[in-house]
Amino acid sequence: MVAIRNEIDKVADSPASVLITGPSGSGKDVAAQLLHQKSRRAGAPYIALNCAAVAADLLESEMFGHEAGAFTGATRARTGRFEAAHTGTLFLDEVGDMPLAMQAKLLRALETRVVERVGGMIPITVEVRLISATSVDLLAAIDRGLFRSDLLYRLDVIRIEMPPLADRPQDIPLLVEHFCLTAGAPPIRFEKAAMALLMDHPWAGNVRELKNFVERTRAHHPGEVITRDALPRLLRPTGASVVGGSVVGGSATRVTETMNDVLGGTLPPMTLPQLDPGHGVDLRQLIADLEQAYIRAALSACGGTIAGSARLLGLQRTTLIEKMRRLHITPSA
Ligand SMILES: Nc1ncnc2c1ncn2[C@@H]1O[C@H](COP(=O)(O)OP(=O)(O)OP(=O)(O)O)[C@@H](O)[C@H]1O
Repeated sequence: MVAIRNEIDKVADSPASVLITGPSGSGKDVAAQLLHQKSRRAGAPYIALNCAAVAADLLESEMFGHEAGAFTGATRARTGRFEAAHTGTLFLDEVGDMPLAMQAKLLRALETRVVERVGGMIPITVEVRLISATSVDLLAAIDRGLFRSDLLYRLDVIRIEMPPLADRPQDIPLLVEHFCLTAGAPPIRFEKAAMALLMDHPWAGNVRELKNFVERTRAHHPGEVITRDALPRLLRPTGASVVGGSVVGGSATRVTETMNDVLGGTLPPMTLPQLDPGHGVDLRQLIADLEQAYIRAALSACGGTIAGSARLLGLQRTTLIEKMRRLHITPSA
């Protein structure tokens, strides 16, 4: 993190676009905010937009705004994120999830520094510093025809790479100490041997998983010193993801056999963690993993066709496409 902070100090004031890469939970959002705070733009707006969280047909109006009556439901005119970020920083998270049509519009806006609201005729000049982030490999996305190479060159003028937490174990004690002391349940402390074990853990969900782990431990053991012996109960062997991993905890319930009976044996091994007072579950992650496993299985069972898979899953085609975009699933995968 020291190397990354130094890099951020060096480039904070440059007007050039920055692309932050790294796996989910590695701190891309944190790095983007730091870039803004350290820049001369710190007093100007910092506007963030998660491209994966907005439905494809609403993305244009989110980015560029719309005039009243531009489409059904647009009762009032609305400022887009580009305009809102004028003189400041616009952070586009999960930029790899942007549909191709929108990528063309973003490229034009970056080249001309002019935007037009949906349904509007008046060109609006904007001056923003663009930071984008991705957890997917954009070169691979270009190869698959899902991302424009000309846009990548525009976005990737300065690159900041956030390494997975497992590649920088020396950061773990500092992060743990930070999360032990921030607001919440009474602070805890990890004895030396326990910290050594934490430094060896794979942390598949990166800093986000470490933060959740410390918060969970504080909730269960407020004010205590955590020993190495207490960790196996608190740590999840496969990190944030249970799909494709092994059994979570000793008393997990196997569910994939039943799913495979239904879907013809296409699901990866998956288990449901046991819920007990000493061991919580990350419900949102669990549901996302389940959703992903079923979508992949349905696509595989239907030879990659969206319509067939949507039918099998009882979803609208557009809903399935939206979910696939959010979960980074391609039909061939
Ligand atoms: N260096 C750090 N110091 C303190 N907290 C951190 C640090 N890095 C990450 N975090 C915390 O970890 C969590 C995940 O970080 P962040 O949202 O920046 O990751 P991300 O790479 O943007 O994830 P995603 O790709 O899923 O959006 C956040 O709660 C953030 O506050």
